[in-house]
Amino acid sequence: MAPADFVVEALRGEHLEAAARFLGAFAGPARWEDRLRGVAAAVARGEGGEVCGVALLDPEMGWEVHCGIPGLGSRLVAAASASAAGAAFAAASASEAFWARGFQAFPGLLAQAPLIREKMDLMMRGASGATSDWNAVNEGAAFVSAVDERGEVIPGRILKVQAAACASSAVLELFASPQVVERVRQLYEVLGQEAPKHVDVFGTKFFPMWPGGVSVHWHQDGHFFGTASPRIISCGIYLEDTDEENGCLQVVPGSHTRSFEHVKGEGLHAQGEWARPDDSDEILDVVVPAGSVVLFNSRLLHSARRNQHETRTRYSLHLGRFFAAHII
Ligand SMILES: O=C(O)CCC(=O)C(=O)O
Ligand SMILES: [Fe+2]
Repeated sequence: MAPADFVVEALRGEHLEAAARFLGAFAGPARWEDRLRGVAAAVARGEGGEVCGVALLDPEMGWEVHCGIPGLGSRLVAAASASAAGAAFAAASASEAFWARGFQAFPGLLAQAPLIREKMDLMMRGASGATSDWNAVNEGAAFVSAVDERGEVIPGRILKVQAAACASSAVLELFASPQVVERVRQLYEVLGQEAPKHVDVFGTKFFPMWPGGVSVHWHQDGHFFGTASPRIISCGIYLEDTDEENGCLQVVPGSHTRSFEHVKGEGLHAQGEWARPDDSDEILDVVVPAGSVVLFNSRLLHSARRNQHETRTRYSLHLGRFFAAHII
């Protein structure tokens, strides 16, 4: 059968379940169940109406095309992406999912991550001293010392750089890059309010997370920002591949609708105040490749695993908050 014999059509939300059933034959149904809300899709049917190919654009995962017929894959991709309804559906439903579950990962969004990682090394080499004040603010960048299990300062070991944008211009450039800002704008837009021309950024941090090191324990960023606003977006940029071994981010989906008590930490987390998920809470590892951006509601309960790897680091940058001033 020549490719011309196939009918390619963009799919709307109500047809996605059928697409998922079809995909189940290729990729396993479980994988698709929780991804359906955010996808734009196109399907190809043969003369008898049978499905012979599917292309899905998942805003979080990128494209997935299943089609064994030469030439049809690109037609499927074109149909899904050209469909204004499909594209808008994908963007809007991903944004809705963000406000419902409290976070969204954009894997590998920033190709410049390796270069920024080098710049962070330069920044660390330029450090003129470290402070043990975990909250150091208002004096430009502050290099904060890491502590050991007894809560004592480890000489020469940096836990984090506060106000990292003051130590390296690369930091703000990255947070203000069109790829990041556009996604933040989309998230605000779906709330039904006019999105501002720009979003404001506040507070920047860098964590080198050396082998054996930590960054943060369980918390809601709002606790440290001194606000309970449910509309502030926090941002993490992972400059290296992150996984369970080298200290990936962990989140409790949906927890941004709840309040958690924060109490003074102990041991490796002696500095700062931290919370605890409930025993019944689902804890999700956010495993992402280098250059990934994770946007999350500043009320979402999150943490980072300890870096258990013997040699790998886990460099990451964090933005205290994005906020669209007139909708807060
Ligand atoms: O290190 C991480 O992955 C998370 C950092 C964080 O939550 C923060 O800086 O507030
Ligand atoms: Fe945080």
